[in-house]
Amino acid sequence: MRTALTIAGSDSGGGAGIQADLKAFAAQGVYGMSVITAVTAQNTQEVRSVQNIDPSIIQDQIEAVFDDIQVDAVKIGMLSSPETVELVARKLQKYSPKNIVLDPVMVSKGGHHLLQADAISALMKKMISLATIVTPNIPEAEVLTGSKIHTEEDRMDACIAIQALGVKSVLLKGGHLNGEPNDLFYDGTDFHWIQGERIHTKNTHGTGCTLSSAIAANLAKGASLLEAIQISKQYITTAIRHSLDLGHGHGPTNHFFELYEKANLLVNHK
Ligand SMILES: Nc1ncnc2c1ncn2[C@@H]1O[C@H](COP(=O)(O)OP(=O)(O)OP(=O)(O)O)[C@@H](O)[C@H]1O
Ligand SMILES: Cc1ncc(CO)c(N)n1
Repeated sequence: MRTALTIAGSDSGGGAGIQADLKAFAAQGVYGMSVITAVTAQNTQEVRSVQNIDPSIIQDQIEAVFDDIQVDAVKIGMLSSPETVELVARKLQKYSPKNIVLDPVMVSKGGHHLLQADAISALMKKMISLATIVTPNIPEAEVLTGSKIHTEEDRMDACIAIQALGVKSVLLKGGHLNGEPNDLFYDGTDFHWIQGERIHTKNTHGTGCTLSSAIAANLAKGASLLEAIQISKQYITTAIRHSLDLGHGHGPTNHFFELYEKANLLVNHK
């Protein structure tokens, strides 16, 4: 059995963070494990409060997993504080897992900061260079590069600038731009456009978490980076198409659409 570990924050509403990651791992047929960095009181509408987990317990969680269980891929999400960024970076250097997918989570859909401003430079200096792939959305890429992104050329320039921070490859997600949600993959040499199809639904809570976890799961299963991205892009598109009308805000994606189809529970968004 292949395994994946998520190092991320908990979302009480179940749509993003650790909860989305574990569902995505399970749906991809990979055994999921978790290290919780922060607990958010969150639903489909808002993040109400956040409590960071004490670094000593984050350290214990990481060591408990790596000292005992083979980890085929790591996905990193919400890191919250500079102390947590530095600790996780130190531990990843020590255990050096083969595949590290870094989703540089910064701000929730409702505008709540999930990474403190003083943690951004630690993320750029200590964490990014350890990753196999970093998966920023457009606003995150703008923070990482210090430049606004409008055109396709801007997107290519952003990938090159982020890769120059020391990461092997970059997936710049296009969900926040108008038009089709095409993502841009830069493998350090070549660019690949990963074509998307916009689904018209408000239920997009946790799309970034789901995509990065699916990539980690497929790397754990032995796929190449490009294959893992292509499989995961199809998966997130279908998960958004069959997303769930739960709560009053941005509902969650549907990780288990195949099971739901068998049970006649599928909802279709166009
Ligand atoms: N309405 C949509 N229809 C189809 N695909 C979408 C849609 N919105 C986003 N995507 C795709 O979902 C994936 C996640 O992208 P997005 O840019 O939304 O990430 P994100 O902002 O990090 O997500 P979040 O912070 O909500 O978890 C990308 O592949 C993007 O192209
Ligand atoms: C815990 C957590 N991680 C990531 C995101 C970004 O979607 C979120 N809203 N909550």
